[in-house]
Amino acid sequence: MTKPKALISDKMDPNAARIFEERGCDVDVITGETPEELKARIGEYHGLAIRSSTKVTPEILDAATNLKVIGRAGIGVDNVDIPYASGKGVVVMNTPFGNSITTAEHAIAMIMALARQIPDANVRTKAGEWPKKDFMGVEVTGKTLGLIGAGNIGSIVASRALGLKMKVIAYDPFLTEDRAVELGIEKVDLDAVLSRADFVTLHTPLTDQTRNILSRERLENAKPGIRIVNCARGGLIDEAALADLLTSGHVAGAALDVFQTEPAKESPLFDAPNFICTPHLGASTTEAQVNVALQVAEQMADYLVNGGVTNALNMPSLSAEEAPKLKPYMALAEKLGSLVGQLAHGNLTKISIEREGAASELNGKPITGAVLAGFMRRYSDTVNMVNAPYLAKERGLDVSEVRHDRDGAYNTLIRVTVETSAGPRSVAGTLFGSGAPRLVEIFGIGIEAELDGHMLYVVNDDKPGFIGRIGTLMGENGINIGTFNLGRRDAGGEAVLLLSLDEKASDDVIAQAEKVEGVKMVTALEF
Ligand SMILES: NC(=O)c1ccc[n+]([C@@H]2O[C@H](COP(=O)([O-])OP(=O)(O)OC[C@H]3O[C@@H](n4cnc5c(N)ncnc54)[C@H](O)[C@@H]3O)[C@@H](O)[C@H]2O)c1
Ligand SMILES: O=C(O)CC[C@@H](O)C(=O)O
Repeated sequence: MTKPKALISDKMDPNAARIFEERGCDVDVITGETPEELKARIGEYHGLAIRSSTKVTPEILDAATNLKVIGRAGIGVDNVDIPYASGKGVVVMNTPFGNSITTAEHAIAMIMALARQIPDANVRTKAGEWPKKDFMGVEVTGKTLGLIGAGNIGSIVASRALGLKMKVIAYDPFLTEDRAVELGIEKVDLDAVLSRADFVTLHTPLTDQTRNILSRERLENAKPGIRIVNCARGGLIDEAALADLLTSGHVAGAALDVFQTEPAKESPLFDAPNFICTPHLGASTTEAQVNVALQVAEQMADYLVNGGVTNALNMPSLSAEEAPKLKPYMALAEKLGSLVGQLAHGNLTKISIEREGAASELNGKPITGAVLAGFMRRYSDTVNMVNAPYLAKERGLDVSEVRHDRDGAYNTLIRVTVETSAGPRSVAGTLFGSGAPRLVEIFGIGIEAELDGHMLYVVNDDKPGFIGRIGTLMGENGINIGTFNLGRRDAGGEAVLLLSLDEKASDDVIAQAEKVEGVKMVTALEF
């Protein structure tokens, strides 16, 4: 088997390349390329490891014909077009915790730098001014810190600020009262943060809800003398308004690590008083960079080599331990999804995936992803487990998952049902001891068959002589039958036949089969 190949396209700790190699991947480290250069090269790679410089645009993704995974050594993935990557079936991962402490510490450093105006005092002291009278600071002890966003980084900032004897209040719509109590902070609304806090720090991602969250209006209505720190994302604050309010003195100080446009080479803020900034250094410590480099390479190699999925933003997680256990189930699930997709006709708007016995104990998300991948193949050749749920949603398919505790006839069972205009149609399968997937039921009829290669599905009347007639027809057309699987609803009633063929049956052979006495329907299947 050829080794998966990864490209590290942004400056990253060398441990990342080492881990890729140790875990069985080839790796190239090529940083600083233009988008055109990256576009020309990306087709060779299965994995792309990035920080914030590489912009993974639709153009890059269209050229990335072999790409399976993008790994962000860090948290923010605003430089990756995730919906487009999902549509292309590419997993996008980040490393959500590796640089959190470091970034929280940077926010605390910014608070202290603002409180005592350290950067300006440093510059002017070095210039020989000794400007002692110009730098009257404030204590942070007893002051109120208002967090906007209390996730990983916000919570760490809260714990450090409590250690500095600040009172901490937070606005985060997803923060529960219990978690707030656990953190020792007070959950409040955004207006309360802005009217009560002496210092405000931002720790949210940039989304449609958070963009410009500190708008001109909110800044103008904030407590006079407020100091603001942003080590999260540019775009959260109206920078022109902030510059005006620093100049008027309404905002007493602001410290930004991130800007709306980066690299920020010019900004109205650069000339504003009491403004300090750093060039997106929040994650820049040796410790954090080693953490995120190791973690991203481990996660990506795990996916490329073992199929394990950790910290993916567009796919459910699947541990390296679970991956081998789930592999045969996913093969079964994909075949059942594919079978039902090939057999059920019309506008299918509902699919349900039931798991019974041993299958009910497993992580259901990857199984559902695999069913959908098989099922959605009726609409797209490029569908896989990553993009199938997105395609399904796009098409308005209602997907339900059911886990049964009951014991059934099989040790383990997956059943897939679609709602058709003629009512529900379901197929079910199990795993044999060796892990081999087997169909055990098709549209209410018990049958045992391997779903593999070229197959023919025939619905017929259960009458003597039928099997011989079909066998003769295949023989006359020079088609070798691999397996012959039969099932019937009741003796003499409706029966089904699943043939595996050594070659694909042509339209002509299918037309001949449809004319065989007793045949009600014939469909060619491919697995
Ligand atoms: N400066 C840097 O170098 C650097 C380094 C690491 C992370 N970051 C950035 O810091 C930010 C926070 O990272 P994190 O790891 O704490 O993320 P997180 O996902 O753990 O926390 C984000 C928090 O924001 C909250 N949130 C979402 N929408 C909100 C809204 N409308 N109003 C208020 N709160 C809202 C969420 O509920 C969540 O608790 C991210 O934008 C990340 O990209 C920057
Ligand atoms: O890689 C960096 O230096 C910045 C990372 C940071 O913005 C993040 O979101 O993790």
